Amino acid sequence: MRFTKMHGIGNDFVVVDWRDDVKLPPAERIAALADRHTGIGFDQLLSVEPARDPSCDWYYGVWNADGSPSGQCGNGVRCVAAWLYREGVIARDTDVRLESPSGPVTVRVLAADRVTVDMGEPDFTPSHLPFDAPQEASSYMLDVDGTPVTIGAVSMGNPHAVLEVPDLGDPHLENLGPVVTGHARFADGVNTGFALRVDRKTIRLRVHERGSGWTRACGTGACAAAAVLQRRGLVDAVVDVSLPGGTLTIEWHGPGHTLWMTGPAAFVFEGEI
Ligand SMILES: N[C@H](CCC[C@H](N)C(=O)O)C(=O)O
Repeated sequence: MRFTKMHGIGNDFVVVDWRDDVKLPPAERIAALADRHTGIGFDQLLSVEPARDPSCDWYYGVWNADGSPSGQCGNGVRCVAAWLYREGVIARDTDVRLESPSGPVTVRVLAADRVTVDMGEPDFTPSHLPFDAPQEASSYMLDVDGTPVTIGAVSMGNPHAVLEVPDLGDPHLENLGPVVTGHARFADGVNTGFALRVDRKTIRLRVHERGSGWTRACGTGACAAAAVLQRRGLVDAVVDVSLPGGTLTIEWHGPGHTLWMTGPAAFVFEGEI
């Protein structure tokens, strides 16, 4: 199987070309390929496939390092767009509709290594994550081993919990991340973001990802953190989200508007396995 190793600010991917023939391996095979010692190593596997939705040009599939599927991948879709541009099948500065497992997004290649994406509208409806909550709210109390923690909850096509913290270096987060990710109120699990609001234009973020663990960056996590804090009126419509691997710019003008995410996409190497 030929593949392209890529990353979006340190969130790393293997991109496979299944335009002619979709060859989805079993989950355990994906997990074996994700292993950073005995496999290729990646946070997510991304496939490029023919679109199922006739309004879209291409489809991309998303699988985590444990082999589980995901509905969306923000850093990943920028890499898929850059991959398609390098293949010569999409043009720069042109809106292209790509189909993700959770529905269409629109990408625009700004440069060979920089892409902006309309990620759709953040969805705060708890049942759409799914998240067990009686009604939609700007924050929820989650019981974590007897300790109440405050979260925001939003879907970007995949589920996100966002916790505001005063210190991203707090050692307690190492345990809190996986506990929230596996919390029973998120029936399908959740991606857990820890956000530190620097000012109205800047958020620092770390994400413990469902199915992949702590990553250097999470594109949908950046979208989720910006959306939760904007909904609370705590940050501006345009914010820079600084993650361990780099920075993304998120633009969202509130309910009724879609959210745009802009950032880099990098090629690392080509390979065959
Ligand atoms: N790293 C991806 C998110 C993967 C989400 C996956 N962990 C899930 O199960 O939803 C991103 O840049 O958005």
